[in-house]
Amino acid sequence: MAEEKKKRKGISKAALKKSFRLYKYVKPYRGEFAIGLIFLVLSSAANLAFPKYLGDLVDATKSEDIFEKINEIILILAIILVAQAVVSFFRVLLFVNVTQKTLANLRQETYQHLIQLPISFFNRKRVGELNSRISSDISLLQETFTTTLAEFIRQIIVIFGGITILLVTSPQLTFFMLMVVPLVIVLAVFFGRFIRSYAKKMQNEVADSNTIVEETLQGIFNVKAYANEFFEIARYRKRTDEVARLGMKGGLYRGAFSSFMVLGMFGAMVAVIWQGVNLMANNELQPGELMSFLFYTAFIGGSIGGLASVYANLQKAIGATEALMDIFDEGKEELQAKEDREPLPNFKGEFELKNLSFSYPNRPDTKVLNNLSFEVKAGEQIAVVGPSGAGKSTLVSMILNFYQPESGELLFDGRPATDYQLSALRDHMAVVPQDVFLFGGSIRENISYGKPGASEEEIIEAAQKANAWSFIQEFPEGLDTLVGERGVQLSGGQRQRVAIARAILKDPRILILDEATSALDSESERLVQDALDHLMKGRTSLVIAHRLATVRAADRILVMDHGELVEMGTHEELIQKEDGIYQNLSQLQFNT
Ligand SMILES: Nc1ncnc2c1ncn2[C@@H]1O[C@H](COP(=O)(O)OP(=O)(O)OP(=O)(O)O)[C@@H](O)[C@H]1O
Repeated sequence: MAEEKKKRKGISKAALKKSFRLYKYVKPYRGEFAIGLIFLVLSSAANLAFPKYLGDLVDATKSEDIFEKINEIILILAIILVAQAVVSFFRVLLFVNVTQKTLANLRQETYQHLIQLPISFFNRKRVGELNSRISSDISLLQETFTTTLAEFIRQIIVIFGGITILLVTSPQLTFFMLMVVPLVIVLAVFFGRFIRSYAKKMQNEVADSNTIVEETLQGIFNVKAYANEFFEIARYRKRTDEVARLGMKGGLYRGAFSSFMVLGMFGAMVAVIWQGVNLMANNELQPGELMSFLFYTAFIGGSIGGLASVYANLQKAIGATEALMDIFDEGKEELQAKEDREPLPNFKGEFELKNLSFSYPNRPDTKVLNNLSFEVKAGEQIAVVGPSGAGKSTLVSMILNFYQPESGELLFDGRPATDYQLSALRDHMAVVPQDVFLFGGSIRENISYGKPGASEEEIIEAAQKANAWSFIQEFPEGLDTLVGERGVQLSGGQRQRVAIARAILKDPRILILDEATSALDSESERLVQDALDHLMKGRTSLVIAHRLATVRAADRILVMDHGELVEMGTHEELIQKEDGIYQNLSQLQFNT
């Protein structure tokens, strides 16, 4: 909404300044762009030459060597025509080439920047909005570069060039024309806009009335159960009556608009012709000159009228550029490409939190993690339990270095997390989340996401260890089975086992699991649990635990509440603690 408003407010200086940053992407192709611009100027100038020669053609009938003169002018017109055709072709070609290369650059850089932004950025923005940055905003720029900008320049040339030629032909008539024609056109543009806004109001009203139909038919069960049919009929009648009222009022304005067009436009034309004919009668103007004058007037009028929509398009494009540039102003995470990562062959997978506190940037007053201190040894299996909102998922995010602690420290193998390259560190971690996200491709692609370029054998072995191989084999297409968008074509348990196979393939030192709470049937639960046990073996693991089995088997249990670590110990130790949170939780959850 705020953005919409910004777009409508016109072109601000700051927005314009931001838009000039786009030049960086055009710069490599500025030579081609400049030639395109020259061609554009040439073709617009050629356009302007037309009425003049047409007028000359008419006036040639009065000269003595009439046929020679006519042939000469026709030849010039033909040359202009051919030249314009050639120039226009190359102008379009050059502009399209420059635009495509520039936009590819811009798309790549936007995506590159976007995907490297920290999680905190994605918390603030909606995915749909970001998507539209890359798709519709950049497409808008495409239209601007190829069409709108050229239109704009052409219109400016036609308006100023045309007026200059007219001034040379007849200053008197030009002044008269300039007093009448632009005024009528500007009025027509505003009137047209007003009518469009009216049509929009009507559309909204129609949409509202359609919503009533849609909602009540979808919720027909409720409508009938509450005996509200007549209430809905009245509601719908009111809306549709309003549509009709608005429509009729709009019709009135539209009728007035066509009368205005007839009177205004043709009236202006007639007035100019009247003045012109008067001048002609006084022998101050030739008939051909009057004709070309009228042509120029039509050209200029058309260009002034067209400027409004070009301006609106430019405004939109500047808004889109501004929004894009805002993304570039966001600080990236410091990530490293595969080949630049420092290998950590002896990474053990120990980690330690020292008095770590954290608040989300959008809620700085709420401490989500409060003074957390604990150490996890290599290969240890830690279960984290606690009531909803205790900060368990936030803890996981901290370990993955998605956020920076507000105070305190996070150490890996005794060294501060900031000592490591972020990508190298994350290379040694894997997460199996509660809501497994699968990409829309095949099972193979989804598993090998854990290790891009993994061999067939490695993928199969990982699938076997994850208890996924048997169901994969049952699909006619095996590993190449497509999982559907977000993996909808697989069951919950199957999705989880694919995610486990992915983690196995990654072979991380630190494993983070968010156990699924959604009820899997006992057979899949056993298969998933079995796969998880396999995965955890020999690795440091931190499990947000919901299952009794996990909690019992863990080497240590951390109990969190309100961002604090309130209890820590084995199941046996904690269960003894009278009135302890763990004791309560386990009584509630596990009926022990
Ligand atoms: N991105 C965020 N921005 C702001 N606050 C957040 C964000 N994510 C979580 N919180 C808040 O932080 C607190 C801890 O949330 P967290 O998700 O870590 O809890 P949890 O223990 O994992 O809960 P659950 O068991 O329900 O998943 C909650 O009060 C939550 O509202």
